[in-house]
Amino acid sequence: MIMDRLYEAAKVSPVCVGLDTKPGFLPGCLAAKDWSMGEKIAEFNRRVIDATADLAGCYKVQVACYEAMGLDGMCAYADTVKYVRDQGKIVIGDCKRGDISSTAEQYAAGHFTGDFEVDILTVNAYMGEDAASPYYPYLKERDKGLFVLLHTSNPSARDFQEQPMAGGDLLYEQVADAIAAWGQSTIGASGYSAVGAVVGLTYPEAFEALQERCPATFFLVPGYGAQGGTGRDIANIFRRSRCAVINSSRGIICGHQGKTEGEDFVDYIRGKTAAMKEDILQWL
Ligand SMILES: O=c1ccn([C@@H]2O[C@H](COP(=O)(O)O)[C@@H](O)[C@H]2O)c(=O)[nH]1
Repeated sequence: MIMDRLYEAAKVSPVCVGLDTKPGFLPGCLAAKDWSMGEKIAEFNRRVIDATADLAGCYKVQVACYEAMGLDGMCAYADTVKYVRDQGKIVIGDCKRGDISSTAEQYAAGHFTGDFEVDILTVNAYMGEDAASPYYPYLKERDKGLFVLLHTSNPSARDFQEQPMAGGDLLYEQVADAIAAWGQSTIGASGYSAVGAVVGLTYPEAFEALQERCPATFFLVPGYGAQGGTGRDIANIFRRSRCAVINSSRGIICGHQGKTEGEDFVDYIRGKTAAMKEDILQWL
């Protein structure tokens, strides 16, 4: 089961390297190539993956960065997610798709089969369960997983997600209970279900409470590094259970900026990945 694999990978390294690769992040040695921008970005990503595979628990690829470049960018996205899987590593497609079920069926087919196939997809289910249920058949039939948006890392997360509901719970707490219920029939040997949740490291108290409330939910946790999250913020949580992978994108893949434009750019990116792993594990 995919969350069992991710749990085992995360015990070795909870670091999720975020491949939010934008043209401005390329070092001079790649930017100068006589290739399309998508080809340069795909090559950057392959080199980052090669340089970090032994330090990373998984990779997350942010589709927006590739969609913004049109067809060339989506070729780079397809190349990148395939390359991660070919290395035997787990890839999360960060697409945050959510729509009525007939449309969500198409998103599910588009991201769990074919050119853009990933292992786990981020999904926005604030429309309700029928925005998530079209993905369910793939969880068992193709060993796929979901990370459903729960308490996001952005400052405005409180605007709606923390609204009180009748009965006293906040909205995201009710969503947490729903996510736990949706995953109930897919709990694997690790004790975690194939339906995970996204919780920002920028709200560590909410995360601690959610860990207790949803013991069978595995978490994707953005917000480390560029958004201010640190290893210390995850320490209490990881002392209780290794229930998450922690994503950093700009904090890792921009590691070479201001240091080098040369082929050694990957050394800086590897260094950032190693430092993040150490920063998280030092508290355990
Ligand atoms: O609540 C959320 C959900 C997703 N993200 C995504 O994670 C990365 C964070 O990038 P950094 O450069 O490490 O800040 C990015 O792809 C976001 O879209 C999130 O930040 N918060």
